[in-house]
Amino acid sequence: MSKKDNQDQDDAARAVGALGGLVIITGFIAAIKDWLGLGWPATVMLIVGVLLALGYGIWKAKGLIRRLMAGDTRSPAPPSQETAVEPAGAPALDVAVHPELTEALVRTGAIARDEVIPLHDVHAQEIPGYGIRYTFLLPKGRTHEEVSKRLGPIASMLGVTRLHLKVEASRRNEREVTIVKLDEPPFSRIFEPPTRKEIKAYKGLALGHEVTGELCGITSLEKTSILVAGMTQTGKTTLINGFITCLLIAYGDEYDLVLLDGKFIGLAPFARIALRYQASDDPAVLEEILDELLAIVHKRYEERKKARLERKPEPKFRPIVFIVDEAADFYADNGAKGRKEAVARVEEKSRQLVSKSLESGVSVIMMTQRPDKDAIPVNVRAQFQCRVCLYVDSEGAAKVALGDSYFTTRSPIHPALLNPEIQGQAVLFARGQSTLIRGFNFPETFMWEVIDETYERRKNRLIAAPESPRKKAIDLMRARQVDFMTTADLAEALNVVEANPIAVGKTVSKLLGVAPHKRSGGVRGYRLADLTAAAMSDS
Ligand SMILES: Nc1ncnc2c1ncn2[C@@H]1O[C@H](COP(=O)(O)OP(=O)(O)OP(=O)(O)O)[C@@H](O)[C@H]1O
Repeated sequence: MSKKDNQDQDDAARAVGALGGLVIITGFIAAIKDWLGLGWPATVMLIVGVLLALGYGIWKAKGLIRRLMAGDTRSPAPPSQETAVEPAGAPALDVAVHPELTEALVRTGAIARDEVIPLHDVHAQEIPGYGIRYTFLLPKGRTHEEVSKRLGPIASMLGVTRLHLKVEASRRNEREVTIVKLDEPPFSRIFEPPTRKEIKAYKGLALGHEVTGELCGITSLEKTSILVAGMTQTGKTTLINGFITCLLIAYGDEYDLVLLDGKFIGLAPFARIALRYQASDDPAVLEEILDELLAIVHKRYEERKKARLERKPEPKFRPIVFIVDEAADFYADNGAKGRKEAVARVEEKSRQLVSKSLESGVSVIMMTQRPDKDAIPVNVRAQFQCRVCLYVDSEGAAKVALGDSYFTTRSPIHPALLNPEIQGQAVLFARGQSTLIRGFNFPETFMWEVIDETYERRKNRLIAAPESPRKKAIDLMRARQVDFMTTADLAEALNVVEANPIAVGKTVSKLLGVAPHKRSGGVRGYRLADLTAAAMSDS
């Protein structure tokens, strides 16, 4: 028998079956009609009505049994305007629900279709001029993670963008979530830079404003290194200048700055108060500074070890902040002779410094406008625990800046969504948490004022400092009005008499407590700036 013959027989059997069913139903209705003595239309309507009522009764009974099994003995809430708006897809439970939140969470899968956000579990608070803050409880068994990882779709349900939303988890309860919904895109209005009082009152070191205007930053620089990335002209240098200004206001003389200005101008305002300031993009200069800092780290490590062995308290070290502007240039092999080897050396030494320095009070901040894979070697950038990413135009660049696994973290913010027209906007990613901030843009006069005050304070400490070879060298250079003296001249002035020039160099360097500087032409000596910076930070 062919396939077609089989098909024809199946169709015929189905038609006969349907006819049989129709005859039985008609017979059944006719029997009821005769029994009740009604006409045909009335009998059909009566049967349909009975079936609908039965369906409703079964659905009601099911809801009651489910509530009793869940241990919910609350009496149904009084009907309110809120219950009138049923979230799409959610069953009508006898509790007043928050329609907007319930619908957004159900539709995005943060809660199930038969779950709701009861109105009595929502606290909505107006933030004048900004938007609204909802603090609410998720249904039992749900956690804030369900909301955090769906912020994009939730924003879409609430009729805004991801950047309009800020989510906070509770420290008290897994089910408690706070969502701030902004009326306008973030940073549509300009925030005034913070005052000295506000900076000092902030618990930690402020990096910028949050979307609602509060200060935001890092808890402390101790054990923190920061990678700042963003495309050109997005506001990296301004953000870090603001950060240094806050550091000087909040901690005054408690920190030393070592600045390597790869952009030749970005960090220049702070040159006068830095322990060391250099404007260069030469890997050899970075290597020299890395050697100096690694020596300090090593020395401090030995001191800590000794204290441990002798069961003495952990020694306190004066913190050093090493900031490199436009770091990528130092790791670029431009094909020049010896460059490849120099780059390989600075790469390894940078990795060592960033990974080992924190315990010894040396923090590293690197900035780059080229967040591409090879710009800052992965084994160096992987060491930064705190990341700041300004506008970048791709996911790849965002991953370089914020880490490869950034988009699997809780509530990530895609930096490509930031408005590049609003400079200084950045995603601050620290301790697994993302916060949208905008760096401070202090007026130059304010920054200069803070720098000059710091300089005066340090100078006064220097004047009051006891006589030392370094102080003598500084006085001599100032008297002669020179900014550099050779090792040989200083040896004479300090009465260093040794037969061997290498031994002379070592003794002078030890007396001055500063590494010598090599001028073009290979002449070794000491710069007034390095000596004063070292004296200011010591005294
Ligand atoms: N928070 C801010 N508020 C207002 N303007 C800002 C802010 N941050 C930066 N700008 C402005 O944006 C411009 C670029 O800033 P900046 O030089 O800091 O960017 P950058 O990322 O370091 O640039 P590049 O990498 O090209 O050197 C400057 O004109 C600066 O005044």
